[in-house]
Amino acid sequence: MTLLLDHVTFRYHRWERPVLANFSYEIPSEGLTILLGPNGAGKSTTLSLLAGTATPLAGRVRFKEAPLTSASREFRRQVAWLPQRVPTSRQLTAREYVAYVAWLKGESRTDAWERAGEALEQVDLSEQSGQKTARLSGGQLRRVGIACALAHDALIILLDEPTAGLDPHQRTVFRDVVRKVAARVPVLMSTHDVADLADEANTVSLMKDGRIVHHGATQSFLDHARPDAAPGRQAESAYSVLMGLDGTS
Ligand SMILES: Nc1ncnc2c1ncn2[C@@H]1O[C@H](COP(=O)(O)OP(=O)(O)OP(=O)(O)O)[C@@H](O)[C@H]1O
Repeated sequence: MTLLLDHVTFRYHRWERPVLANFSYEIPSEGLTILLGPNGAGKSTTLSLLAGTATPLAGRVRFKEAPLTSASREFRRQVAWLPQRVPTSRQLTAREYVAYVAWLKGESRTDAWERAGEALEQVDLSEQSGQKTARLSGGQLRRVGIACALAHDALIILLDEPTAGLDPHQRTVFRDVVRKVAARVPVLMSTHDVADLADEANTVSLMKDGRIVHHGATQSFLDHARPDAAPGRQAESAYSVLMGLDGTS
């Protein structure tokens, strides 16, 4: 499975300088990839382009070797994109909502209902499946978003800063779910919180000013930590070193 940006240039307004210029990025085909970087680095823009909700000025988005335009029907079914606010319908229960999305993506009504139940179980929301989405917490809603992706068999899941605004407990629960899901479906998750890396990401991509400044296995990222970094602070240290924030580079 390949989803990539191929020499893409993108700007929001004609008169402004591009956020991304001649930018290439390929999502690793397995496991959890964390796209890390400070505010304004271009993470959300990258995800929007990969999700097909923004169109490049130059270059191509490629899905399974084909340019996105010719693959778009298949693309919508196979690539799941979760913006920060999951756009649920407040009057539907969690299961009704997940089933509805699965039906929109092409499942039959019966299959959609079945699969919604299974997907909610996989994100640890079985108990809440009959609750109206209006009554769910922010963290639960984001898990409902992941359940939608699972219910229609997405082949890639894109998560835009899904842990922003969650309390520490919800973050932990959410990360556990993402780790479990990423064992089966590749997940790209953007964040500006180094703590989201924890020890579960397979790959780390570090972004700054519209460029990838580091991309590789999590251990190769952590190897950049200063030797005197306190135990448990290696990720923060590696981030500072690679971003040139620790005064040593
Ligand atoms: N809708 C928009 N219109 C104009 N400029 C935008 C828009 N969205 C983002 N930008 C600009 O594009 C640049 C990259 O923003 P982007 O949201 O992709 O970064 P980010 O790394 O996701 O940041 P954050 O962590 O704050 O979400 C920033 O300079 C931002 O101000």
